[in-house]
Formats: sequence, structure tokens, C-alpha cells
Amino acid sequence: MKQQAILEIENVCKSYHDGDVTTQVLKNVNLTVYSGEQLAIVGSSGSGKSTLLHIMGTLDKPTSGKAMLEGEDLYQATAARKNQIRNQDLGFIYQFHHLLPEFSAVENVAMPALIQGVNRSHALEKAKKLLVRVGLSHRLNHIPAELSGGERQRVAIVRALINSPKLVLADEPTGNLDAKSGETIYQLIQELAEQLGTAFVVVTHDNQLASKMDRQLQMKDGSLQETTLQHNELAVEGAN
Ligand SMILES: Nc1ncnc2c1ncn2[C@@H]1O[C@H](COP(=O)(O)OP(=O)(O)OP(=O)(O)O)[C@@H](O)[C@H]1O
Repeated sequence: MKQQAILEIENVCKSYHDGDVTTQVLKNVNLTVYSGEQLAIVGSSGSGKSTLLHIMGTLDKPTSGKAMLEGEDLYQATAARKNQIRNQDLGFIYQFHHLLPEFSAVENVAMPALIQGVNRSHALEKAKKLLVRVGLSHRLNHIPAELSGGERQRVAIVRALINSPKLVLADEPTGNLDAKSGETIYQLIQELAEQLGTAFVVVTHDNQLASKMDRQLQMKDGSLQETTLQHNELAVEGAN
């Protein structure tokens, strides 16, 4: 089967300026992510992994270079179009969950579908199914303050999946999870990648998770390098 490119990153550079000091975080990064592909990005703390993920998700602008989603240049898009892309085509899982504090778990998960105009009962039903899938059937109506860190993380993960995005960008998705919950999340990733062709780019220090992805890339000196590192070697990078 011919692989379809979902995301193309071309010669992306990113520098930060602080007075006279310029820090070049990304140096000519090139990457193509294909439909249904699971990609892990590893690398030491401060190497630029989150910066790249933000550029992929239209949340930060490259200093130069291009990011294209299914051929559409993300940085030529209007603000309205970027909002639409973020809600419809991309799913975000952050290190800090960014759940809405006054809404229940099921309402938080349903929110991106409601924003997209899905009928309320339909959206809530879909949200409920996803929460059950990650072992939260007993927490549907709890607000984030009543959930543990790991439970909040699972809510945030399935919220990113409700609109069946083409690409999910995840920053440390299993950071707060025990091994069993981490495995459930991995299985969900696997299932969606296979069934819906959802692509996943996962920034992680979790060597278990990284080694299960289709491809592992290492961020080093501002560039991405294919790596064949296995469990133990990745663990060195995971010392963060
Ligand atoms: N807004 C900013 N202004 C200046 N420097 C920044 C800014 N954002 C990030 N940086 C710097 O860019 C570098 C890369 O940061 P980034 O968050 O992408 O690293 P990371 O690989 O995701 O790290 P970690 O694994 O610790 O999350 C760091 O040195 C950081 O201090």
C-alpha cells in the first residue's frame, strides 16, 4: 500500500533571541510523517523536542522553513483556518493536561466534538465510550480537581482523539501513568493507527513506549536523526 504523507517538515529552523544572544534550537529539520505511522521523538532535556512539536501543531512559528499538513502550508494559513485545523485535523496531548476545571471528565472529552458542531448527546456518548475504553467508567462525572494526575492524563488523551484527528501530537503522554495505564494508552494508539490511519508523533522519555513505536528519532544538536537505539540506550536519554 502506498504511504500517504500527512505532515511534511521542510528545512525548519527555530532560534530564540534574548538581547544579543541567539539560541538556535532547530537547525534544518526535515521529516515526513505518514498516515497511520507511530513516531517517537527522543532526546535530552532542552534539545528542542517540544519546540518542534509546537511547530508541527501551528502553536509556534518556525524562524524559517515549512510545515505542511496534507500539502497545506500551515504558516500561510489564516488564523481562522489554523483554528479549524487544530480542532479538526490535529489532536494534542500536553504534559500538563489543560482540562477545563469546571467541566466533568465526559464534558471535557466531548468539548472538541461540540466545538465542531456534533450534536450534544452524540458527542457525550462518544466521549463516554472513550473514557470507558481507558478504564474511567467510574469517573465520568468527576471534575478534574476530583481526579488523580494519571486519571486527568487519560481524560486529556481521549479528548485529543474524539474528533478522529489525522495526526496526534503528544508531549510525554504517559508521563504520569503507571505501567498498566501506559500499556492501555499504547494499545489505544495502536488501534487508532491501524483502524483510522491516525498518525502519532510522540515526544517521550518513556523508553518502553518509544521502543514500541514504528520509528524512533533522536533530537540532537538541533537535528533529527533516525536511531536504532533499543530499550537500554533510550533509558539513558530518559534520565530527565
Ligand atoms: N520561548 C522561549 N524563549 C527562549 N528560549 C526558549 C523558549 N522556548 C524554549 N526555549 C529554549 O529552547 C530549548 C529547547 O526547548 P524545548 O522545550 O523544545 O526542549 P525539550 O527537548 O522539549 O525539553 P524537555 O525534554 O525538558 O521538555 C531550551 O534550551 C529552551 O530553554
